[in-house]
Amino acid sequence: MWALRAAVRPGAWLPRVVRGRPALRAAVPLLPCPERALAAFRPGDPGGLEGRGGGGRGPWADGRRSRAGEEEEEEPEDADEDEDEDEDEELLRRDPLLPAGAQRVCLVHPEVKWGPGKPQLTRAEWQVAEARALVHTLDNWSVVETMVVRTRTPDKKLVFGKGNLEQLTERIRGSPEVTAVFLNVERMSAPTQKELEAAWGVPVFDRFTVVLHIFRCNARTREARLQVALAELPVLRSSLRRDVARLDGPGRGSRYIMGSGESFMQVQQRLLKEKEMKLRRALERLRRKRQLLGRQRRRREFPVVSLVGYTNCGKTTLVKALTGDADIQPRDQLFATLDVTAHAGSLPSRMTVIYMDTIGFLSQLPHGLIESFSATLEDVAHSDLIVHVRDVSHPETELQKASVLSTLRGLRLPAVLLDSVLEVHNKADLVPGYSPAGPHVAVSALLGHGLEELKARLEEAVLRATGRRVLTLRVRLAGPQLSWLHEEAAVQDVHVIPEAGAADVTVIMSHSAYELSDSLNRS
Ligand SMILES: Nc1nc2c(ncn2[C@@H]2O[C@H](COP(=O)(O)OP(=O)(O)OP(=O)(O)O)[C@@H](O)[C@H]2O)c(=O)[nH]1
Ligand SMILES: [Mg+2]
Repeated sequence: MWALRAAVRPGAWLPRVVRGRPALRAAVPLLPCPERALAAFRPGDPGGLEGRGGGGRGPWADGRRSRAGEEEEEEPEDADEDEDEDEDEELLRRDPLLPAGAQRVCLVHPEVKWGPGKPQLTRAEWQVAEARALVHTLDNWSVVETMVVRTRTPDKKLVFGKGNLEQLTERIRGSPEVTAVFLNVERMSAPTQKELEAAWGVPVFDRFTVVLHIFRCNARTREARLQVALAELPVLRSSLRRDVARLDGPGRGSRYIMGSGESFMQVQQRLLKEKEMKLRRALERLRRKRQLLGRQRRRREFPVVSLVGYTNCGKTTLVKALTGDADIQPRDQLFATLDVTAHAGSLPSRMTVIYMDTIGFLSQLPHGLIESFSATLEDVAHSDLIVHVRDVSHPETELQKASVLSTLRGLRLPAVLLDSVLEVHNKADLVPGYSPAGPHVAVSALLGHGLEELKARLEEAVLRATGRRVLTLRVRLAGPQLSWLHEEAAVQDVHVIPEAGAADVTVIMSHSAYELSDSLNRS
């Protein structure tokens, strides 16, 4: 929250024009993921899979959690799987994306004032605040300058018109404390990056690269890491084009690798294509496994409730509050959760449900990333109920809501699931006297306020969505009903009444079991 609410300094302007394009100020080493994130990748490091809300293959007992779909079966790790993992490790070896060490960033936001490029939904202030939050998510990175610069030509090679670009260049060059520029566009082409870096003398990054780096650091499971690697391919393709342009130089023509008949560019492109195929195959293998296990889970009939929402709205904190899982550790960070994880909890009737904690949404999340992670979000499509968690203390909570709803619509979820979304207004403790308009539930996941009402609403919604009923039936102890109920329904409670030779049995029953019991009673 701290970062998203950061004040936005108004755009700054410069009077003079600077000419000439000296080289980058200094060669910059590239940034590995922070130690704490890397720890999660080390094989055999139990801490790696435990912390921060999931990714773990922890025991599936109380307070249990597990990678989505992997909760029921303890599968033996066979030799094929070991081989797959070795191949995956090979695929996951890659260069850092961002410079290492502390960076003082100049945030440049192109504000599109008119024309088709103008964003429909968001305001420049919010976009800038969000970009700042992204920068602050990186260890030791800070924003030292913010410039909102108008442009009518955001799609042109140099993004800004001549005059504004010259003013920007002068401002950046005149600020020796600036070590990098974050250009707040979704994606910058290789030639644009090359020219801007030459003009400004510091490395320049776009939103895609920054988000990707955060994803890389936070991806814990094999699937999430493979998905990030797949999303990274456009970056590799761009840097390949840049490297080849540098190698070839004007008029030098393509270089052919000895005797192969392929140019350097063609060889590299082929290798990238092969890498893409391997990544897709590896993901497909994991997906098939997840689908299989998902089917097993559905057969066992635990209702599944998926929590979705804007990044940092409190999804993981709410899962922790609903399940009492002490091992979940939410963090004040964008994209802290990258894996869909499953956690068991119980509702007032003692019905067990599985809560799915999911990856947060962001407005203008780069396309490649959504695509790469859409397989993970399949779990959401297979849930019985979607809970939309909102941070009602956020100044742009309405825009966040619109952004989440539009992403959900893009996931092509079943209409019945979309129509029954339960909206939960979280962080109500930060808005004194908050009371939600409409049928929504207000909670503070952090302080545990409003959870009883939420659980009651969840139960109602789950029962409706799954056609289940909670019933208390009196059965004779001598008869076959009690064992029939144990077979056909989820028995929650048995209260024996010895003097009547009977028991009051509370059960959760599916619609079909109820119909069957009814017809048995009548016959
Ligand atoms: N004051 C207050 N803070 C909260 C509440 N719920 C969550 N937070 C804080 O908000 C921050 C983000 O919480 P998370 O649960 O990690 O949010 P998330 O939606 O899972 O975030 P991502 O996984 O990054 O998308 C943490 O610092 C939480 O302590 C709440 O009800 N009140
Ligand atoms: Mg989370």
